[in-house]
Amino acid sequence: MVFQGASFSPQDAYHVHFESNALLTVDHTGLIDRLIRPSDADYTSVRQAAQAADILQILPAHTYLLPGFIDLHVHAPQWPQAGLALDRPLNDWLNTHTFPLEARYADSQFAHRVYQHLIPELLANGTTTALYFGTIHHDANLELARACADYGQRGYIGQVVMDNPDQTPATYRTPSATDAINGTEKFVMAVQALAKQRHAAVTPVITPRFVPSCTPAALAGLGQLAQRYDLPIQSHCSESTWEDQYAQEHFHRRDAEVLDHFGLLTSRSVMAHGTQLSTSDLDLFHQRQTAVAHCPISNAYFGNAVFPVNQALHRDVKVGLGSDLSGGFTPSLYRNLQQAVMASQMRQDGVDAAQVADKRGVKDSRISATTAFYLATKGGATSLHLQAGQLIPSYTADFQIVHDRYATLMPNDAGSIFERLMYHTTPADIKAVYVRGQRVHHLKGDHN
Ligand SMILES: Nc1nc2[nH]cnc2c(=O)[nH]1
Repeated sequence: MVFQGASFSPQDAYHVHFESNALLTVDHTGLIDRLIRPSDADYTSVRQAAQAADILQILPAHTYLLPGFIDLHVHAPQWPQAGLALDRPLNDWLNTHTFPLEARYADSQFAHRVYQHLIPELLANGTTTALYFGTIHHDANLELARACADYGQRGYIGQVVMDNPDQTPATYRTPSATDAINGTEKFVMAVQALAKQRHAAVTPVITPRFVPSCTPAALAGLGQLAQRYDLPIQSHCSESTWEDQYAQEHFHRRDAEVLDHFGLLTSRSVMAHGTQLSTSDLDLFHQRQTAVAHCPISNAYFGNAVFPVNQALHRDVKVGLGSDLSGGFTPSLYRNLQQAVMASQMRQDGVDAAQVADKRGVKDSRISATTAFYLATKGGATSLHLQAGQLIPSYTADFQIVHDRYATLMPNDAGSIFERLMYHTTPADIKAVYVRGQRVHHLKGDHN
């Protein structure tokens, strides 16, 4: 396949690259082969050959090729309650709404129905890769992995461990630490077998829910499993002051230090939220090469604070973007990147919790749409060690083709188009989505 048209691709956290009419060639393995500019000697011949072979796709006017988005934090089973009960504090929301909903995934037919609905919805929003929390149930989690395989999304999938009887209801609890470790190992094997069988981009992830819901034995065992199988790890870290207090009261350490103590902060770990991370925590994340999944919409509800994106990036901490369905109400990373920019500006002007006393803001907190775009693409890819998130040779051909709905009314320099796409794109503007060079979504009724 050869794509011809305009594109935007992140260079780093502060620069985006624009091409006005390049050819992007994709090889038979689904990797980007070449990016050929009109000034290159073989531009015309490659274009003609692609046209003759009927593999040239010319982007229509006012549409743009972007890397697919990478959502670093999705609670797949919470999809049926997206947008509900967000006026409750985290602990109350978990116990009253979320755990009872997640308990229903003991029924794998229910899981099938939800996951077959969620995955196409995420693809329609431009999300080509997602890092998922499942539930405690093996069969339901396999339904999630199968749904990723069915629809062609790249999925990282974790069987949730929550075995602490003090913090979990009897109706929704991993029975014991031994069960947590054996069950996780069994799930790892099953997902790896599915990946082989279906040639699917699905990867198992070690998933202690968060420190309060796990016993020390489970945390230790999961750290060892991750090391033995060289697996990615995900959890929540310092999402709220309540979570931080829990770590101090029970372990006499900071939340990040507890996770580190059990071998859960590695270069393959992605920790959600981090709104309360201290500078020493950020330095620990940097040392361990652990990533943060920034979930700005959810943080407005449950973190009650703003994660300091610039401060983390300046300390060389890996950061990507997460929707945190359903702590965040929307499957769209566009809406999350908008919120990332908005929240960063609130922090600049002094509503950050740590600064309220003297009403001073935090200098250099403001981020731009360029940085937010980086988080949703290259930042997420770096966090997962994926060659994705940029339109450059040897990277995976995970794309979205988006339409600029206001092109005829507003300025049309590259910078303006880029910002407009970031702020105004909805699923109705996402014409097509590709993973590994295969089309996995196209807008119904759209003939382009
Ligand atoms: N936002 C959020 N935080 C959590 N902490 C532990 N579980 C959860 C969850 O499901 N959502």
